[in-house]
This record gives sequence, C-alpha cells and structure tokens, in this order.
Amino acid sequence: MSESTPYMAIENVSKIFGSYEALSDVSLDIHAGQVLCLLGDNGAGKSTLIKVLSGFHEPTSGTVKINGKPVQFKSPRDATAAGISTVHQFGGTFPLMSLGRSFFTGVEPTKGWGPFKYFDKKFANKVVVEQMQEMGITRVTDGDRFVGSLSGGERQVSAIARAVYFGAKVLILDEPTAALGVKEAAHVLRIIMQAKHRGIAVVLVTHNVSHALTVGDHFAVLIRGEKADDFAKGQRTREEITDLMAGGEAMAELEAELASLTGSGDSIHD
Ligand SMILES: Nc1ncnc2c1ncn2[C@@H]1O[C@H](COP(=O)(O)OP(=O)(O)OP(=O)(O)O)[C@@H](O)[C@H]1O
Repeated sequence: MSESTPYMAIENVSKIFGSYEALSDVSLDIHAGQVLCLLGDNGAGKSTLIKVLSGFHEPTSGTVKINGKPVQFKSPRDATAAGISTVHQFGGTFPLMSLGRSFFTGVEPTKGWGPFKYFDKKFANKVVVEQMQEMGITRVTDGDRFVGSLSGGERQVSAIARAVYFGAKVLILDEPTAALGVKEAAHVLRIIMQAKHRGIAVVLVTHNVSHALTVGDHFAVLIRGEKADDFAKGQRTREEITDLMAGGEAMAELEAELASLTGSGDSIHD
C-alpha cells in the first residue's frame, strides 16, 4: 500500500451489540484510487463494518478518520457529506420509480420559481441516459423507464453511476455481483475499475474470491468480527484466501467429523 495518508481509515474499531462483539479491534486504510476487498463468511461482520463506515452505526470504541483527522459520523448524512456513498445489494431503489427520478432522489433538479417550482424531468432524464450510456448500458435510451425494468447488473451499474456523478470519494459496494450471471458480473467489475481509475476509493464486499482477485488492490479478511488477515495484491494465493475465508476451521471440523464416522464403523460407503 502507498505511504500516503489514506482518504479514510478506521483504527481499532469495535462494535458491541448487547454482549456480542460483532467487530473487534479492526483497523483498515482506505486509499483513493484503490479497491479494498472485504472478504468473510456469513456473519463475519462485513455488514456491521460497512454500517460503521457509512455512518449507520457509531463504533463502540475506536476511531474513524477522514484525511488523517478523527471524525464522528452521527448519521448516514454525515458520512454522505464526507463523500461516502454506499450501494446496497439490489441497487437500493424503488422498482416503480422512473430512472430519472431515482437518479436524483434527494437532490431533485427543479425549474421555475417559488410555488411554481417543479421537477425538471427533461434534465434528469437526459443526465441519467447519458450516465448509463457512459457506463456501457446502451440499451437505456429513455429516462422515463422504471427502475424495475433494469436487470440486476444494470441496477448495480446505475447505482454506481449515480455515486460517481455526485462526486463520491469512497464507494462502498455490498455484494454487487451476488446473483448476477457471468457477463453481468464482468460488466459490474469493469465499472468498478472505471471508478477506481477516476480516483475513487472503492470498498468491495464480496464472498466471491475470483471477483475480488480480479479487481482488488488490497484485501482484508474478517472472521467472527476480527481482522484475520490483511494483504496486498499478489501476497496470497487464491487457495490461501479461500481456505482462510471458508474457515479452514469449518473444513477441519467437517473432516474430523467424517473421520470419526468412518472410525466408528459408520462408513458412509455402507
Ligand atoms: N443490530 C444488531 N444487533 C445484534 N446483533 C447484530 C446486529 N447486527 C449484526 N449483528 C450480529 O453481528 C454478527 C455479524 O453480522 P454482519 O451482518 O455484520 O455479518 P456479515 O459478515 O455481513 O454476514 P452476511 O455475509 O451474512 O451478511 C452476526 O452474528 C449478527 O447476528
């Protein structure tokens, strides 16, 4: 990783729910123009970590920093103001909303004045079509189309396009390729690379080691709330990562169980 100050960092962050420690003493650096992949099995703490980064949860202890300075996000609004944009698994939009409306939710462009102010649909639709085309979704030519008419991959890409258009500095993507076909996943990964080349810091949460290895510059593996490993591209093999993630531990347990079954005469081959 570069020596420069990361745009965002968390230091020794823990998050405790009741008596359960969902995150335990996790530190991470998030650099502009790099893709940080957050890997981990179900329940490892990935969503909790995303929620800390995006201002949804305040950490129980530890520090969040922007440009080297400690910050306290009291709400997602504070994180948004710091340029942090989170795209949820299904694009986080309403299926019956038009593409133009959905793209500008919360920042509606208006025309007219005072009581005669109205949503500038023409402008919104023009921008959304331009942005989608730029991101390779060439079949969208009408901003009046419903969000629900997009495929899963197109929805992800449009949510990323929105974040980029509004100047996100950190783009957090929660399992953006889950449930996508190979071609669509490849498109989303290409768009992630585009965002990185624009200087955006990308945090990619995924179960998919192949996807992570394709675009990642840096990797962190969470196991039961703890950072089990943290490494740069090229420092681990695919097998090492898969083993760690899937819990070498879980596989060892399964093997021990099978061995005891065979050992006690309950052969699975009987
Ligand atoms: N608000 C909450 N209250 C209590 N426990 C919680 C809360 N949020 C998360 N947890 C617990 O913290 C642990 C980590 O959950 P988290 O959702 O962060 O995992 P994850 O890695 O995102 O899993 P998945 O891949 O399944 O989404 C889980 O055991 C979960 O039940």
